[in-house]
Amino acid sequence: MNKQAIKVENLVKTFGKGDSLVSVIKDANFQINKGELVALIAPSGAGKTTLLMMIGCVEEPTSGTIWLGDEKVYENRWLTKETRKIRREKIGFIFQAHYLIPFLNVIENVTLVPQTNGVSEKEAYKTAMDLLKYFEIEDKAYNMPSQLSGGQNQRVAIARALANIPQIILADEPTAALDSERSVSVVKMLKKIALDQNVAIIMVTHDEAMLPFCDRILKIKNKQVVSEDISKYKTVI
Ligand SMILES: Nc1ncnc2c1ncn2[C@@H]1O[C@H](COP(=O)(O)OP(=O)(O)OP(=O)(O)O)[C@@H](O)[C@H]1O
Repeated sequence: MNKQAIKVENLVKTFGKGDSLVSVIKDANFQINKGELVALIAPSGAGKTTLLMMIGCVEEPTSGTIWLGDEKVYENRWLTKETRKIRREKIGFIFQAHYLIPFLNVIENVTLVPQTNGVSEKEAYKTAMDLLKYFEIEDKAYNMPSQLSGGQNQRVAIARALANIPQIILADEPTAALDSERSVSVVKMLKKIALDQNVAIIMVTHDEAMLPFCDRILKIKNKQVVSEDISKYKTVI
């Protein structure tokens, strides 16, 4: 079985034109395999979210090639009109804020997208309950997000990202709103998910304390994506 979850070749992204042209990514080349938790680091404004959103088929690149699993989805243009379908089927998103729908309870939030994708209510609820058990928040299934702590809501948001059984999870600063103990618990959870479910996870983070828990670090430097030596961070665990 092919282990490749994400492959990017000669990826370029610029915004604007002429005098207002902003070059963000010049020539990115990397691969991420199933089961890997990869940190993406760089200073503010270097292009982390832009890179994540290109992989997530949200932001259109300027040129280059992107594979998601075995499927080439972009080669100087989207290779399908249905980028939304690719996103729905292959990718789970986790953001800094949990973005749960405040007027739906926890299990309704987790089952919403699978049901939109045609999964039966019964099956969606069973998968959601299994995920809530996995994250040890099944007792909150019928509570509203406002009745949960920040860390509990982030676990619900991760359960929601997994409810579709994605091949890839794109997490944009998922621990930024959490204290250090809860952050470590979330990042350890992401590592366990990557291994248990053979999912590739890219996690944007500004927090060096999260890096030792990752398998690899990618860094945006001079508009290129380069590997950062993880061993110097491993010693601080
Ligand atoms: N729609 C847009 N139009 C023009 N420029 C944009 C647009 N979106 C992002 N940019 C620019 O692209 C660059 C990268 O932005 P991006 O949000 O990807 O950075 P980041 O590394 O995620 O930053 P941060 O850590 O602050 O969230 C910035 O210079 C930003 O101003």
